[in-house]
Amino acid sequence: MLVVTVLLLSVTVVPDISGFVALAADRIELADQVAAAKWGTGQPIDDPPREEQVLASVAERSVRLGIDPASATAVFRDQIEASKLVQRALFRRWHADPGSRPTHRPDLLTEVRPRLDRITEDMLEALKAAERARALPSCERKLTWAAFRVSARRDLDRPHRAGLHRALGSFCGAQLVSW
Ligand SMILES: C=C(O[C@@H]1C=C(C(=O)O)C=C[C@H]1O)C(=O)O
Repeated sequence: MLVVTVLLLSVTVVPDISGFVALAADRIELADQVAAAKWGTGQPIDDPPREEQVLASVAERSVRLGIDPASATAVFRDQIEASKLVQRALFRRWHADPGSRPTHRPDLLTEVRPRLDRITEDMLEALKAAERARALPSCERKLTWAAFRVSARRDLDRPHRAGLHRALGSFCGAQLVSW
């Protein structure tokens, strides 16, 4: 019975929603590299000018893609807050446990942010593909299930699950049920 239920739920996950969730998880996992790039440099986790740049580019690309810029901007504000949530959690962990600190410092400007920018482009395409699914009453249920599946498949730990949860907050235009 459980197997049948799981199979039925899997086929009802709209690929557009799970595609977006997978990209949100990629962005959440990339927060580790962002944090490693900043750790020990004195560079703060919050970078408001960069955030404005990301959001301005999202608004501009949304118009070109024909999706609502206000809604896309809200979704990306979530991505930014989620990334900072994970970075702060990692900094706390690294302060408390020196053995867990990163051994390599990637370059934020030339390595990490270009990867974030590529994910942003893919996420906007995924948002466009998910436009109809986002407006349906089933959106939250499917989103919750997709998030649960990607968290399990990637074995995300608590801070990353919390980050993913934060990242999906306004995807359906309503509060996401906790999982
Ligand atoms: C990811 C970064 O950290 C924060 C989060 C940002 C984001 O998610 O796009 C942008 C700027 C920072 O406030 C970064 O500095 O690039």
